[in-house]
Amino acid sequence: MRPADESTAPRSAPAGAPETGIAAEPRAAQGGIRAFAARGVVRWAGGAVVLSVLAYGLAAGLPLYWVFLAMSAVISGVLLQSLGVVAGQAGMVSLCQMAFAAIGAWTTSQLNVWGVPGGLYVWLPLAGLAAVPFGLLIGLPALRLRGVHLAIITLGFAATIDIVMAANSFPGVSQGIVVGRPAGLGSDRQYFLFCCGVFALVAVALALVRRTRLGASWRALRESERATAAAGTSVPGAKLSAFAVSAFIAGVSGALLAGQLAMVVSRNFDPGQSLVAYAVAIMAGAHHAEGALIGGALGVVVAELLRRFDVPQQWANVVFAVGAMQAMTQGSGMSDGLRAVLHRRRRPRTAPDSPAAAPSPSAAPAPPPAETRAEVARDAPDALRITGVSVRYGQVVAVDDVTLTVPAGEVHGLVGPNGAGKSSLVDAISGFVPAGGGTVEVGGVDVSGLAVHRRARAGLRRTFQQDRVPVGLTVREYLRFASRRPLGDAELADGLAGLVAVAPGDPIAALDVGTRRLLEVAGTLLARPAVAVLDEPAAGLGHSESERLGAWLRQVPSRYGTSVLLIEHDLDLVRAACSGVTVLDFGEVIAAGPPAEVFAEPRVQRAYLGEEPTT
Ligand SMILES: Nc1ncnc2c1ncn2[C@@H]1O[C@H](COP(=O)(O)OP(=O)(O)OP(=O)(O)O)[C@@H](O)[C@H]1O
Repeated sequence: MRPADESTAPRSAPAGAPETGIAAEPRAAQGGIRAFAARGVVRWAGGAVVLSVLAYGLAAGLPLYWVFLAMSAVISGVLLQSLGVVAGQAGMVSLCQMAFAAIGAWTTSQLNVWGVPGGLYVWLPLAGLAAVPFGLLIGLPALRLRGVHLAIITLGFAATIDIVMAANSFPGVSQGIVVGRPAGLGSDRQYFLFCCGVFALVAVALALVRRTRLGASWRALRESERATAAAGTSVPGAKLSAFAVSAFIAGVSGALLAGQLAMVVSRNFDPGQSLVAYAVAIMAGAHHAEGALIGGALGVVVAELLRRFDVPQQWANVVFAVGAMQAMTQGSGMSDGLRAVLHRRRRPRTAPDSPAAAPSPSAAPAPPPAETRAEVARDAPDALRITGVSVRYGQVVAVDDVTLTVPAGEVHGLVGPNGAGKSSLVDAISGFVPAGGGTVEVGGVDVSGLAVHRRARAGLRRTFQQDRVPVGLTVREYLRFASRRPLGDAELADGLAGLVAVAPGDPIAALDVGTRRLLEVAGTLLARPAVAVLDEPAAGLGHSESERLGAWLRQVPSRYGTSVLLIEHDLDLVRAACSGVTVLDFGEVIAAGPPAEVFAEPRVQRAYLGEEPTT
């Protein structure tokens, strides 16, 4: 869940800051992060008390029939939380959650028949664990497949499990052995409270995971696999972990169902229900706990209403399908809408969480003296050395035997007309397209054979021309994710200062594209890589903002210890920021050296500027 201390309310740029978000003036940090965290704990505690009272009230006050229905809603809520992970957070299609639940229920029935001690308290986690290998199995095709192809695979798995379960009845069913509940959970009222406790436990665990790098990687995955890998995260690892966690939770929900019904049969886990659950999860926004609960409640209430009015139950599926389509069109489920409304009401018009500001001189890491930097640059191996790299797309030679060096401590420009091969070269060195020969060295270490995320971890980070910043994160979550380390408040503020005027609690979804691109630069540099390849960071900026960015980029090597390869069309920015520049044309290097000399070369003027030299 989104931490309660974070704002989701869009905020207009603060006075004095340009609209694109590049920070014009340093602003005093107000140190509101701790206060927000404290408020978050209070909200959590308050929410827990209110929900506990509500659950006890329902258990004590509702007629037994409604307690049974409420129990079904909560168990469905647990299942929907499993979908909230794999579909809601990680953005993958899974139409086999009921199959995972069936495996959990089957395991529970078997443990019951065997009389394994500990009862449901022990069987529940074991049921979840039993579903995990199947989750990983289904995660494997997800490494290559997406969208409709993944939907078919997961639905096929659900059908297979259904056939297997139907052919082999659940353990104990033929002998009439019912799943026993431990002492204290015998009545439905007690079992309802137990289900509420399990739901809450899952919700809290997921909320905690959400604050970790793993949780951020799921949400980054949803936005862009390329950007996730470029931030040093293993995409297969993120996908498999999402499926494994999701299968565990679904398995637990199956175990709860076995405890509720006492005897389960394959009909309880019909593959069609997986489809309905997916639609409900999307409609309700099951990536938030309250969304999962709303979805579970809706499933029960709609079915009950249809039953009372003698309407066929299938109409419920139509309602959920329409709701899911609506949520997909809007890009948000009911829980997102609810949260947006609550945050709008709670948040004062003048936000207390100030945009991250320039650090006070004492907070900023002091740049090393100029002489020391010069020595570092002389003695250290080159930050980036590209030797003889080529890229071909069929017959098209996009990059032809390019050799380029970014010395340590330098901001180096890479320019060239459209189609010159700049992006192809960046894709090749960062590992996104196979390089046809050549080597890429980072800080003297050959990274040519490494996967994208390993190159990133080895110190080669990049940004993208297209907006690929995950909109499901806040600024703070994103910067921590991108930097791959737990940033302190001061460092977080320092990373934003002078570059982008946003507050750590701002949701990225509320930022404009230009601001997101600068945020991506901030996140990349906060990782303090050996070299950062920045792909047109000034796109969309006005002239004065671009000038400020140039001055800011010039300080990057001393401030972060990071050298920069800057790909830009804005030659003024290149002149302002770079001490060296390489020009590409038709995939070949046609000039390299100090910007003033390179831009004066007739060949560059002809090729890049489309002009004949004037002298
Ligand atoms: N996936 C692809 N398949 C085939 N050809 C491609 C592909 N991607 C790029 N090209 C071609 O490779 C050449 C280099 O393209 P690239 O995008 O690397 O140039 P660029 O310098 O980055 O251009 P721009 O400044 O417009 O981004 C172009 O001729 C382009 O048409």
